[in-house]
Amino acid sequence: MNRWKRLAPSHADPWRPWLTSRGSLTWRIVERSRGFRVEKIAQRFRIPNEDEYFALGRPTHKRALVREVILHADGQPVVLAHSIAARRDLSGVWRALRGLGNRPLAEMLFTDPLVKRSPIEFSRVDSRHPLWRRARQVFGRTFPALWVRRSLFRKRGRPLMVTEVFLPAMLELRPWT
Ligand SMILES: C=C(O[C@@H]1C=C(C(=O)O)C=C[C@H]1O)C(=O)O
Repeated sequence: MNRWKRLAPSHADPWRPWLTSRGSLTWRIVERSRGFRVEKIAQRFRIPNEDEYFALGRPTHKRALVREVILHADGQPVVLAHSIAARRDLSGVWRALRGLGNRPLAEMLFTDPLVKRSPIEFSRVDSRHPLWRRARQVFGRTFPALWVRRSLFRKRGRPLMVTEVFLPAMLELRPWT
């Protein structure tokens, strides 16, 4: 399984501004594109990926709510996002997840002063990682190694883990000036 690091790519790398932006990725993409859209492709209870349940502090056999969306910009998919939360929190602090649908998770996370974000971790994934394989399945195509980032959002101590797979078309968006 790929390793997660706190170290982002070098300053020269074109992915760096996107990967390291601490604010809402949604709002960043909206600022640099036209026709932004969130497409929810799954929201169901699943056993988390091997490198998730530990970070979420959960036992391996417990299913968690897995929300997967595609962020589209300028008519292209630019992010495959994969978020997980414990079932018990869906009637608690993360209950707004249940009816979120195609609205961006950012609405719940970046407008609530009670939500705190952990430092972002980075990795580059290939066919050995389940999220790279999920991208191949969703888009019906293969990919080079993809940059992925993840962080934990906590509200009253309860975690919601958000992982974002950055797709090649992201580099076609208006670059950072
Ligand atoms: C956390 C954010 O929300 C985005 C939207 C998501 C969703 O709607 O499921 C998931 C991850 C992000 O790409 C963000 O905008 O930074």
